[in-house]
Amino acid sequence: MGSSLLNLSGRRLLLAAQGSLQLRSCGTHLYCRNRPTVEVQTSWHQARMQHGVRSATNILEDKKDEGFRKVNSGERVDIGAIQKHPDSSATEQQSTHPPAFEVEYLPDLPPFPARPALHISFEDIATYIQPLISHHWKISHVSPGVGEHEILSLDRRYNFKSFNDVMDFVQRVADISRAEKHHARIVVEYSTVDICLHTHTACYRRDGEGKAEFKKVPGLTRRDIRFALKVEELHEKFKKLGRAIHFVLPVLPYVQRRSMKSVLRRYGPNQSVKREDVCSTSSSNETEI
Ligand SMILES: C[C@H](O)[C@H](O)[C@H]1CNC2=NC(N)=NC(=O)C2=N1
Repeated sequence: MGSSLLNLSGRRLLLAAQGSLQLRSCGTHLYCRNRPTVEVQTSWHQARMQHGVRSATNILEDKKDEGFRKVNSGERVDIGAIQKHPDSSATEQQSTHPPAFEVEYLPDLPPFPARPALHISFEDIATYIQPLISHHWKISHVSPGVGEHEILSLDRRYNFKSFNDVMDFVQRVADISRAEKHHARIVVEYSTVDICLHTHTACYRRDGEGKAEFKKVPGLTRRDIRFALKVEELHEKFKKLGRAIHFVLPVLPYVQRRSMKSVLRRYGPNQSVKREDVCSTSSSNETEI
């Protein structure tokens, strides 16, 4: 990834396009209003198990990269919008981790994409992916591939009070699948659910000799974004009912930064798809749950 992707103008574009970005600082941690963060200090081993991160070395290597660092350090964020968390002193003393950040509001659902669904654009990263990453979604690799053939996924782990809560949640995720005609990889354990999203039938549009040609390459599309946003909404309902547990792992900032780095490398300006190619809508089969 060229550093130009994350230079000032690139970062400004990301943040500006994301109108709703509002960060609040609690010293080394940022939290969002109306959404208090419960910090659970786990071991590196536990954190790696929970996030599926391969090695601590990989995470630490990411310190060298940009990703969210500019945002976290406040260089690109309106300082006036950042306030100290009242309990920050205790947290600051304990934590040696750089700050995570949470965007307060998630964007509205994008329109239902026409088929074939096209890969996300650079603007989609600012509008949807970055807020989702700030809400604990991460970017993983289905396949390392090369260039266009690198297959990314959008993943999140949810924690619940009991197995019954997990199964009720999964049932509602299945309802989302029916409504969206889109299917996530769902991994269930006793009190956790992993949701992993990518579009098997994602396409690139190429305008060759007067007519559009579509090249099928699995990857991230607005179908995945819609699905993730709907699952977030569902999770909010479970949280309000006291059925879900909100964990924030100490490694979250590294995971966020690495996710941003991965998605920018794959879908940054050099890879971008024209806006009109990703905005086509279909009025059919759009069912809200
Ligand atoms: C015809 C049907 O809608 C398609 O096969 C859908 C079904 N669910 C899907 N789910 C996912 N994750 N990716 C797809 O490409 C996909 N395609």
